[in-house]
Amino acid sequence: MRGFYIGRFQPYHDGHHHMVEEIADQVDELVLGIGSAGDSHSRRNPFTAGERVMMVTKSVAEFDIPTYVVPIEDLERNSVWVSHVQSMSPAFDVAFSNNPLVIRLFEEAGVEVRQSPMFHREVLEGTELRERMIDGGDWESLVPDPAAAVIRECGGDKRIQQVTDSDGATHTGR
Ligand SMILES: Nc1ncnc2c1ncn2[C@@H]1O[C@H](COP(=O)(O)OP(=O)(O)OP(=O)(O)O)[C@@H](O)[C@H]1O
Ligand SMILES: NC(=O)c1ccc[n+]([C@@H]2O[C@H](COP(=O)(O)O)[C@@H](O)[C@H]2O)c1
Repeated sequence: MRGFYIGRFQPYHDGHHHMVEEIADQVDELVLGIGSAGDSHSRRNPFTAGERVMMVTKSVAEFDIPTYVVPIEDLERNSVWVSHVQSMSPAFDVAFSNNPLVIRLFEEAGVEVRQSPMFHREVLEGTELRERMIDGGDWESLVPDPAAAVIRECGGDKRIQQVTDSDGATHTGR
């Protein structure tokens, strides 16, 4: 059985990693969708699809499961989004998500969806991590080591600080 799990992964953090670990127990192969693939260099979406591909690929290498990482751009039309995903991804039998819109769209398209409990959501949330990067706080302890290395390599914390200086007036950061 092949599973599919999509997120923006801005950045990929220990909550995502915990979810992947649980999914790996339920499927033989995994497709990880890099959502909003065209977005980068903003406060909400600082990292490029390629940077996120590296964060995810290097982090999941510790799990013993064949994994395909597929960037997927957003569409204007939610009603055809599942077809768009299916057109870009290896075929899958079950989707994993805790996002209500994603769950609804897959269920309407007849795809089985499995949810999992949120893992330490009080800190393991992309928004919280990005705020810590902007404020110079500790974000490194909340992401897998390989993801932290990718963020350091691309100067991610400096980038998000810099783009926040320029777009902070118009973006709330959520
Ligand atoms: N701590 C967590 N435990 C379990 N699942 C999580 C956790 N954080 C996010 N997820 C799930 O992972 C998927 C991808 O989430 P996403 O990339 O939007 O991360 P996020 O932490 O919610 O980020 P943001 O604050 O940027 O929206 C979603 O289904 C989301 O519900
Ligand atoms: N119409 C669309 O393009 C559409 C619909 C639902 C989800 N998505 C994407 O799927 C991803 C879902 O991941 P999150 O759970 O991280 O929000 C996001 O990148 C989101 O933009 C896109």
